[in-house]
Amino acid sequence: MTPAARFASAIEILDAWLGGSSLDGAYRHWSRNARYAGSSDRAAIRDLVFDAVRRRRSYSGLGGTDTGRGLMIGALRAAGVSVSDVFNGRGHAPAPLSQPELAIDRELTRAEWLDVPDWLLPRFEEALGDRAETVMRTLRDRAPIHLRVNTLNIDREDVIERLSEVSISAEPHPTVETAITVTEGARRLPQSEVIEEGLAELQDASSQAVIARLAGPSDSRILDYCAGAGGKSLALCDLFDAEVHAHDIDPDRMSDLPARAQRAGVDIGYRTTAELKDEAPYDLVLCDAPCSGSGTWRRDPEGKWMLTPDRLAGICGIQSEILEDVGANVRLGGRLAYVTCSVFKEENEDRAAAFLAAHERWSLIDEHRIDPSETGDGFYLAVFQRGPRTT
Ligand SMILES: C[S@@+](CC[C@H](N)C(=O)[O-])C[C@H]1O[C@@H](n2cnc3c(N)ncnc32)[C@H](O)[C@@H]1O
Repeated sequence: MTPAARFASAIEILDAWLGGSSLDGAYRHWSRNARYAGSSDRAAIRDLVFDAVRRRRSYSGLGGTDTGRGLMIGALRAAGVSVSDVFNGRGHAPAPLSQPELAIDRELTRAEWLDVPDWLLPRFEEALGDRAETVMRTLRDRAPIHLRVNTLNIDREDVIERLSEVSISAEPHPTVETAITVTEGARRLPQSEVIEEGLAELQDASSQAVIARLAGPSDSRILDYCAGAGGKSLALCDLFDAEVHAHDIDPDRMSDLPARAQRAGVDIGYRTTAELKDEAPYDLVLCDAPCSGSGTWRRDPEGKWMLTPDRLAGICGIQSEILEDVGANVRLGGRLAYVTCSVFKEENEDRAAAFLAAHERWSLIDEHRIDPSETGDGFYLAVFQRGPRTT
């Protein structure tokens, strides 16, 4: 495909997304019908589309309309590339610019330049203060790709060596001991088989950092209360010499976990909500709560545009309910680790404060934020200890 034809395909996918399809659904639909597209075309088109969704406001502002065409015109203008070289109507290229499109020239607002909805700008600022702008800019870019080394089975350097055999460049993460940053060739990961062999898992470095921060006291029984796909359950098995149980209100979400645990050579116990009554109490309960996902919007860029004030309030309500229920599973003196991958204060510090205000026998013993950055996603961690408050 010519570069211009790739832009035409990106426009088609973006229009399907703007028309109500999910982003992945819109891409897959196009992909199924695009037999002419080779693997490098597909990768380039996917990049154009995801980049445009991350930068939807600035691109639509520069391009004049919130349409696939407007977004792609904006993308070219933002990159300082001549739009008429690409939009020239030749072959499969998009049609040339109209007079109104040529005339677009207006000042963008701060929220448009930072690619966030207006109502979220003050939320970022309230939560992050003078770091807010850096974080919003970070969320306009592609996320780094990390692996977690299963240190029970292999050393980090050996995984990097295995990756290099299939021309994947990777390096040790600068701060997280179990993490590897894939710097080139991530699309060849399936060829390396390090994942199939249980030597490594795809997992963001900040996710790994959260689990590493919990390691320390000798916990012999751990519950991953919101286990989902189970990435954190597996990391717990790697870092703790403990019996690990996984639970999720929707057990189907854990359906791939037994195979992944087997590959990694670890044992995880799967528990339903009803079974927890007999299993509790645990030394440590991890509560990786459902959240807006704002710390991971580089990977899931449509989330940024789908969140509404009502949805955010609903998510905070669910977080409070889960915190209300989960504490009963922690032994006296044990720890409850509340985690979100959101940057917003109402999902994080406000939830922790509300929990403490309502539960006088719990103390906050650690609180930690990781901002989204080039080294990983955004996370919040609050660790509560059950027992008489000491302060
Ligand atoms: C952020 S995801 C967990 C991600 C997972 N820990 C991981 O590392 O891949 C949140 C999970 O909480 C689950 N959940 C929602 N409400 C819940 C509840 N009341 N009790 C337990 N799990 C719940 C959801 O089904 C979802 O899988």
